[in-house]
Amino acid sequence: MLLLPQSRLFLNTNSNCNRVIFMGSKHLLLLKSTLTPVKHTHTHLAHFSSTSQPQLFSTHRKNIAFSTSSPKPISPIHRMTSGLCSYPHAAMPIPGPVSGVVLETPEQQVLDSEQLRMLKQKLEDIGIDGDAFMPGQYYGLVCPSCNGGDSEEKSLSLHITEDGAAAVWNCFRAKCGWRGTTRAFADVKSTYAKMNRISKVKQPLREITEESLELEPLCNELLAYFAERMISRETLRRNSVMQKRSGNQIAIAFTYRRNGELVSCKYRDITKKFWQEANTQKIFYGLDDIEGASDIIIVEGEMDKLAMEEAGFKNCVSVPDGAPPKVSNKELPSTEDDTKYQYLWNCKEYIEKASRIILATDGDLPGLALAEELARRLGRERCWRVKWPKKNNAESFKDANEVLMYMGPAALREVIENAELYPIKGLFNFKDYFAEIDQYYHQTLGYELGVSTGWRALNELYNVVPGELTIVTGVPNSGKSEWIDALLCNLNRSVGWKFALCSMENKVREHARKLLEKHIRKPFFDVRYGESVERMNVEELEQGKRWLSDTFSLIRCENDCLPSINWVLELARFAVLRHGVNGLVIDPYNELDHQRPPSQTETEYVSQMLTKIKRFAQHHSCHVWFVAHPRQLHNWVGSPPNLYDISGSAHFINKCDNGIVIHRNRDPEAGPIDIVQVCVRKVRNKVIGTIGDGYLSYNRVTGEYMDLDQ
Ligand SMILES: Nc1ncnc2c1ncn2[C@@H]1O[C@H](COP(=O)(O)OP(=O)(O)OP(=O)(O)O)[C@@H](O)[C@H]1O
Repeated sequence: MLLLPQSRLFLNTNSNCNRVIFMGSKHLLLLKSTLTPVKHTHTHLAHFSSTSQPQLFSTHRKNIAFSTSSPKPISPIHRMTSGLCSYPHAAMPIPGPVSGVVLETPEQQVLDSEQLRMLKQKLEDIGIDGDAFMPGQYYGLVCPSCNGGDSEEKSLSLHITEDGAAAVWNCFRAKCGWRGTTRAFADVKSTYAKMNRISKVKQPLREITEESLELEPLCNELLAYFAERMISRETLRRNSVMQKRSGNQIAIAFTYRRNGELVSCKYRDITKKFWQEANTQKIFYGLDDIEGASDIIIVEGEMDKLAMEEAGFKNCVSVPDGAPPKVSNKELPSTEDDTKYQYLWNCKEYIEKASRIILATDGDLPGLALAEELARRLGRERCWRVKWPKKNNAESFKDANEVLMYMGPAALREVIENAELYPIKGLFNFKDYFAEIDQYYHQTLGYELGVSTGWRALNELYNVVPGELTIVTGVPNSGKSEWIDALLCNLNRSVGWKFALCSMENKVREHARKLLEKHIRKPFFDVRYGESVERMNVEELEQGKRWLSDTFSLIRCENDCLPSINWVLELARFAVLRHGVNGLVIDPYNELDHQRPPSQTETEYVSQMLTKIKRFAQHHSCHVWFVAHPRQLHNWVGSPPNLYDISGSAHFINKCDNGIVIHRNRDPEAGPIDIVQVCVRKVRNKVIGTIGDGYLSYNRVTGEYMDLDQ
């Protein structure tokens, strides 16, 4: 809660008063006085001065508490020649704070005025223009749909509801009959769809001067009000901030100028109610200050513009209309239809040459929405955004004036100097990844250096990193599938990884046998290949089955059609989410469904498929082993094939992270036939290995692979 220095408080002396509104902070505060006994609950407004000085609030509001919902008699509409209101004098709406409506809380007060402002904006957007509209009133207006016919009669009857939240209108000209409703925070509904977005009926722009608007220099009370908000006399003078008197009320007058000429004027009373001179051009506040500037700052309110000046930034403008509630999800309208941001287009020549535009809008949701709407129109590439400093653990300061008031000009300068590039979807900086880079450096992500295969012979050559793609090839029967199975068993044993298996050549029971033999280290059957080694017993089988269930998910196409890569990856995604698998085996490539459009070559198809697999691997931090066969090798002499020999495309070697050829000697005369050559032919990530050959011995009985010296 913001508290003011005692010197700024002026309490109402009425002894019945138990609630006092303090003014001078950005928001009014409603406090309970402990000084007087509670007799009645009345709302009183404290004034800057109790002297005969002009007051910012009308004193005759004291102790008056009209209900905003009390029914009012509907007076007949009288036609008038000059303005919007066509009421008998007694029923005329009373503008501003003397309307007889006492708001119960400052929050409600701000909410209601915002609601009415939104409602007026809605009406203005469909051509019903009236800054003076007040809740609970009826108006007779020229209909923007039919223009009142030849006689331009005021045929449109408009009613603003008592709470100021909705408007209803009806054109009584039979030829038109336009009627509709709108709420402050909902869409317009009317009989003519086109009228929901009718462009504002163009009124000629007024020429205004300080004299014609009866503007005056700021009084001492307002100077004190600004001083409290850290805005100096010099800044107020340079920005020609003035005041306007209406009866015994005074409003701040922010003068909008272009080349020094008064173009428009916006008023603000102390309750933060705003209104603007009708039929004047919408431009930025402080426009002349950004003429020729390459760096410009855009803020959300006049006070923030003045605050920026206190921090040393004159190259700043404020938007004239505040912020939208949210970012529009529609396409950008054409310049002419972009009514809410007309001020941008009216000031185009001032901003088009700026190379850096700092969007220092409020830190709340509407402020962020405004920044986004501005960035959409100005071009994100030249926009920057500010980060308002922390107020406490839970909140940040909201805008420039708050930072100036509570942290001072140096802090506000720092906010602007530390502005960041406005984010562009898909465009990043290394800075955005510093946290991840640090984790990588400190090895807290997990497996940064890869997981050992479990074979010392391969430690220097190939380690397994989550999120990578390893292509495994080799001539038929070389032991590719066996080696991968053995690797999975090792990884499960050392780091507990789980796997999804899409092994289309294996029957499930055969695959289970091979895995169990490696896991239990005993043959499944008591037959020839088991030699004299005892077969696994039933208990071992049961334990093995539990291990199989815990460790593997099976991806299998139940019908007789071939699975597509999309289908496999989708199921693998489920396995990641459901079972937390760390690896996926697709064995082999040629058992997938490779239908492709006639216009696509196999090379293009393979490239696209591998991209999908890599995306899956990276996105889910899942290692993928993909088995691919070499094309038919003519005049093969028994040496290991090349990765470029893989049938289909050179993309297999181009796109994979790791490429491995499994090879074994089948000629007893050429060497031992149980020795397996693991040819690491490609390693993209030098952290985890390098090109070279490792040799393992294959145990036919259990299907295990071992280091030669083991
Ligand atoms: N080094 C080896 N010595 C003897 N037999 C082996 C060796 N490696 C694998 N085998 C045997 O070869 C057979 C085929 O193994 P595996 O299925 O792993 O080969 P593959 O390369 O995947 O074959 P394919 O290309 O036909 O799918 C299995 O019976 C396996 O026991």
